[in-house]
Amino acid sequence: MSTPLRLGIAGLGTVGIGVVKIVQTHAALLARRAGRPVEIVAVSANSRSKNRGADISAYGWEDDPVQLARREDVDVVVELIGGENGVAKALVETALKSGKDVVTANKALLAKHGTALARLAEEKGRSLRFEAAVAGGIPVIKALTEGLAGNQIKRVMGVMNGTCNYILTRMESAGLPYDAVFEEARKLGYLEADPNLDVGGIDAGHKLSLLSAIAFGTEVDFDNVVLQGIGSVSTADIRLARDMGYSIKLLGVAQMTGRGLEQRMTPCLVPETHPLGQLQGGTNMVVIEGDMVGQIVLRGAGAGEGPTASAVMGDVIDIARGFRLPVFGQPAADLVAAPPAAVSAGAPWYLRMTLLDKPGALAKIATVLGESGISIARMRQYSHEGTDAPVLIVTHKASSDDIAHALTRFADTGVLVGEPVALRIEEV
Ligand SMILES: NC(=O)C1=CN([C@@H]2O[C@H](COP(=O)(O)OP(=O)(O)OC[C@H]3O[C@@H](n4cnc5c(N)ncnc54)[C@H](OP(=O)(O)O)[C@@H]3O)[C@@H](O)[C@H]2O)C=CC1
Ligand SMILES: N[C@@H](CCO)C(=O)O
Repeated sequence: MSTPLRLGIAGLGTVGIGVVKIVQTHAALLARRAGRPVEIVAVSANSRSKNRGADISAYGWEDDPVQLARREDVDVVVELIGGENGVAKALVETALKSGKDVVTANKALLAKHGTALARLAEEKGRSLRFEAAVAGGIPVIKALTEGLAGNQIKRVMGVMNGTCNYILTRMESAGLPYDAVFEEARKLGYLEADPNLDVGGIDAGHKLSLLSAIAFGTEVDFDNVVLQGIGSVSTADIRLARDMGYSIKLLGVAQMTGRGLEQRMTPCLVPETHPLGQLQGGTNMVVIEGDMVGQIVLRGAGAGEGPTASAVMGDVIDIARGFRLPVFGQPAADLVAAPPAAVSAGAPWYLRMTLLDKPGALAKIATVLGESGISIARMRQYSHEGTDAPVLIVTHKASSDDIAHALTRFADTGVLVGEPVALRIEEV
């Protein structure tokens, strides 16, 4: 009988219990695929007595999860507690320093400390695997580090927060305002303990920063991800964007440009006919563009017990097979600190505004756009009653700076009612 791979699991919540269930229900299949048995020897969580819907009585118990890293009988520490610092960080560091391999789903930890932890893992000759940290069940880390390793990656895009996609698509299908759907999402248990991690774009930004590091061979740089949440997206914009042939998504985009590394997680319009535009509910989608392969679209469950545990087990099996690769697909010592792109690449923009319905109002707006170097591609003024006219403009490609400049100057025209809305249209 070959030597079992022995796991110590820290965290028995949604993902941790999912991993326990896979190890228990698929024991024979895992042993066949890994070439050796995969066993759990010890676990840790806050409460030992909590009923978790799985029998953990056969496993050792540690009140302090960091002790898992010190146990002689643990080969791999599976960190499923979460959090960018605190016990999760202490556990991962201790495990690597103690010569254990680590599998984690913790995108917050890696977004903050990924480069340093990768260096530590590689110095110690250990694996640090994190498939579950990005887009849950979608094997996107494997796709980038292995299947697409022969490509120069041009761009990585995606919808990487299921909660935000649920909120945006539900606002569209039910015509409900953001606040009402946010409450629905809260009742359904979709939101993180700190909802701003979801709706503020932070969770998805963490994920994007990890994909960027692999795609472009750069240090993990979450601090330079441009973040804008979905709280300001209105049902009116969702409806009007659809009228122009687009869907609004919280879209992550990472690309290396002549001006530096561009990373943004912001509400964007995408064509409703593209798979990104058609993505409904809590599903995730990652789109990767390589110079040789063209565009690859990966779609699937980005969260939940089964899908996330599935990704964790993919990493565990690789370790059991003795398959090792650098944490971010190339040696951590070679990752470069890329300067952040100060201005994002040019794109068409969706501009929605309300104008006073009087002669010359639209001309003033058109003049400001022209003087800001922005060309109009399409324009629509909706029929209305009263003195306020709703106007939609789709521009040709413009830089974010030019758009910001035009928005400032709109205020001086004296014809604008309220604040205009400007959303980037991502060319996909
Ligand atoms: N849920 C999901 O769908 C996804 C989660 N992830 C990531 O996976 C990780 C785990 O998430 P999830 O399972 O949802 O989290 P949960 O909140 O469901 O579970 C967290 C677990 O950690 C335990 N825990 C918390 N603090 C400590 C501590 N100080 N010492 C020991 N145990 C502790 C908790 O114990 P107790 O149960 O006793 O309270 C609980 O079992 C996170 O990094 C998350 O971002 C990634 C992708 C998807
Ligand atoms: N809160 C995340 C799940 C964990 O990554 C989401 O809604 O996609």
